[in-house]
Amino acid sequence: MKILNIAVGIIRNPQGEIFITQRAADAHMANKWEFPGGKIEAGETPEQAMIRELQEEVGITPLQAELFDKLEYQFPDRHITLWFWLVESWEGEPWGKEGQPGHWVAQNTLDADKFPPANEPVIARLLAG
Ligand SMILES: Nc1nc2c([nH]c(=O)n2[C@@H]2O[C@H](COP(=O)(O)OP(=O)(O)OP(=O)(O)O)[C@@H](O)[C@H]2O)c(=O)[nH]1
Ligand SMILES: [Mg+2]
Repeated sequence: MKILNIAVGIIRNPQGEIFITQRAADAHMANKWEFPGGKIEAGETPEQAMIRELQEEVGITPLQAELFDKLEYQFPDRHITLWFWLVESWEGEPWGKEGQPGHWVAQNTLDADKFPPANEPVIARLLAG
């Protein structure tokens, strides 16, 4: 059983849109849309990992972030702990820096079916306001 600790960023602009990216066809949760992020490495805090991952994956540097939610999820082959950071202030403009598709989507039109199942409670909270 793999145990993973993951930090992701919910990047929200002043228009109430969120920047999401699409996972690769050969990755876990292939083709699902996601909040950019990844594994917390040894010696990193969850916030530091989120900042590094957003620099690597979407080319922005968060300037401020607040913890939005922390969830545990059991997949058949892995247990993951997900830290979701709300990022509303950053340097740069997000784009799919690793070649992955990425776009802005209005917060109130997020579709939980397009995300990994672990994200369901967070998508529900974002839809609720
Ligand atoms: N980034 C991200 N991962 C998520 C989300 N929801 C979710 O269940 N996951 C899962 O959390 C894990 C994140 O791993 P990742 O593939 O992004 O990790 P990483 O960027 O460090 O990549 P790597 O595999 O190249 O080391 C995957 O198992 C993925 O399916 C989400 O919203 N964003
Ligand atoms: Mg990743």
